[in-house]
Amino acid sequence: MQPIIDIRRLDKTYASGFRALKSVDLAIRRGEIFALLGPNGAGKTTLISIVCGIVNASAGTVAVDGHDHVADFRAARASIGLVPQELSTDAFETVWATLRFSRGLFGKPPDPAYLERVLRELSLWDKRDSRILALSGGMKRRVLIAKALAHEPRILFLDEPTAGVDVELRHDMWQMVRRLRENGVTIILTTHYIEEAQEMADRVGVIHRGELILVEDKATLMRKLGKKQLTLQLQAPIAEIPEALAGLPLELSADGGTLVYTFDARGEATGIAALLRRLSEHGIDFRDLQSSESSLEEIFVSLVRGRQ
Ligand SMILES: Nc1ncnc2c1ncn2[C@@H]1O[C@H](COP(=O)(O)OP(=O)(O)OP(=O)(O)O)[C@@H](O)[C@H]1O
Repeated sequence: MQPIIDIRRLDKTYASGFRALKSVDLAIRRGEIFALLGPNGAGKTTLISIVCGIVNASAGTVAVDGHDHVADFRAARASIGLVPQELSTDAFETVWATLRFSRGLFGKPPDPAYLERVLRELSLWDKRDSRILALSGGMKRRVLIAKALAHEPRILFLDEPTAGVDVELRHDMWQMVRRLRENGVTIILTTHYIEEAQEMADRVGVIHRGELILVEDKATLMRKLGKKQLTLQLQAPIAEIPEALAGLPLELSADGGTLVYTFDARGEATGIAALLRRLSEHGIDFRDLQSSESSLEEIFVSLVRGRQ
């Protein structure tokens, strides 16, 4: 199937001479939730801004639902809703007027029933006649989303959707994003919160210093790069790991009471059976054991660190 967004060899050098994107290739699949991860200044906002026509690319092409984002700008842009990081305009307008205006900008005929649905979904219906400046920070965020959805886009970009919002609003937003996806909207979000990507995304892209260093299904990524750990609470503390076991990926806690064995989650053989056998041969018994898996956060940190 044709990707809904097809980015080829996209390059951006700002007037300052800074090269913010380096030949980025990325195909976004129809209907997916794609999380773009990257440290501060990695190029996430630059990438989104180019796709949305706010910033000009230095080289490369972007097709949005088959429309070139420069030659066929209006059609490309009409498919996109953008939720920016900050609310910049319309503070004196009411919520309702803002939505109607946004919809009109894209040449869509008025549809009060649709706008009402959007506002109700975002728990903003009661606030429809309030001026935006009179709303709380969380409500302003919801208005940004409502505004981005006013023209019924098929693609929604969320730039750091939950930066600085409370836990409740964050979970509301996640729920809303899932509902949008169920309705066939493709969602691309940038985030610093790896928890968010882990919770929401179907696929994850990692951008670092303007380069897309990885794009992968979340599940595959976690399987490929995830490490597992087996923690053994020993019956009796030991002073050190026996010489004969020194070659194994084992770590002993400072108090000598816990052994941690790290193994590759993708490996066919974990080596656990052999480990337990050898421990027993050396008279090391344990009273309890737990296993844990590395989070996307650990995977991300190790990926980016490997590139420094
Ligand atoms: N108008 C500009 N002129 C010059 N350099 C810029 C401009 N806009 C962004 N940059 C630089 O490009 C790089 C990427 O910025 P960008 O905003 O895309 O990063 P980001 O990944 O969105 O970061 P953050 O997570 O902090 O929002 C940064 O080094 C930034 O300083």
